[in-house]
Amino acid sequence: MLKAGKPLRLRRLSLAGDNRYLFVPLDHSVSDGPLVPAGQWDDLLRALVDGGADGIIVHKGRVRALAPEILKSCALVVHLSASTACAADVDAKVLVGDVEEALRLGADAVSVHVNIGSDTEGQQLADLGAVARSCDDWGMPLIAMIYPRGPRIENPRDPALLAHLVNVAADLGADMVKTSVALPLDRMAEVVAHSPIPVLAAGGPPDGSDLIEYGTAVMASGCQGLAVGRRIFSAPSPASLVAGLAAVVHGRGGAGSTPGDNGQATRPDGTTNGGMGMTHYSTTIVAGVA
Ligand SMILES: O=C(CO)COP(=O)(O)O
Repeated sequence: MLKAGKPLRLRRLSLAGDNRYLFVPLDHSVSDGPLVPAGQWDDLLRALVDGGADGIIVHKGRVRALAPEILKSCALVVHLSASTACAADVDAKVLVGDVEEALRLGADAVSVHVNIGSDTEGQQLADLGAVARSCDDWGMPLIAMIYPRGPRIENPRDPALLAHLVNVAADLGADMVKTSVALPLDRMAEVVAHSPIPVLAAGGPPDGSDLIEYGTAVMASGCQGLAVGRRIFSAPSPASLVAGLAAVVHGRGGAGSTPGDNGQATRPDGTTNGGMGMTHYSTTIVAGVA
């Protein structure tokens, strides 16, 4: 009976119901430091939701600070892994929560981070397997964030290596996988072709270039979504950027499809946000271990 929960929750992760996803990870507050001053979280969230993000990804404690009315049309993913930039080994992710806690918090999905090639890869794989088991017990979708990171990785953009990683995620029970993009970008199609589960591209363009053009190329490679944090929450107008990316992800536009510079965005239900202005969210995070 409970297992019916998984397809229901999976459906909620894609606002348009097209099995495509624009997630905004906000877990950097654990890994790297504050995204924005505490008093600006509501405004940031409102911008992401009004822009049309399908979901946000946060740690469990942060959920208590989120206003339910702001999150009304945006899925909640609770991230269960952590490490900080201060650690001796920043790639050593540990579990800091479990599926039952996430359920109590109202999560639509959970995510677990695994760094393949790190010194603690074995423990992280064990954690992913255990969380996958619990997710199946509770009908909770599982997103694996799996990256090639650590002393044994020569080329973290190698398509063959990334194809291996997405299979690790699928074989250990994840419902979708978020990983780095292959380079050159057109070789991401090889990674997607080898994945039995939806692939989401993690982060913005590796060379810092135009986000909308990058998103268009990533979606053209067959990825089913994007998970972009820093480039969105540190942008002058996150709502505008999210709206442009949402159009790309959900096939309503492409490069150059960004809305006007007032940030006006069309929500999945056809209403608009009325424009979010040019709110600037100051952040100190430009690179990190999220
Ligand atoms: O997937 C991500 C963090 O979980 C990506 O974050 P950034 O876009 O900030 O690199």
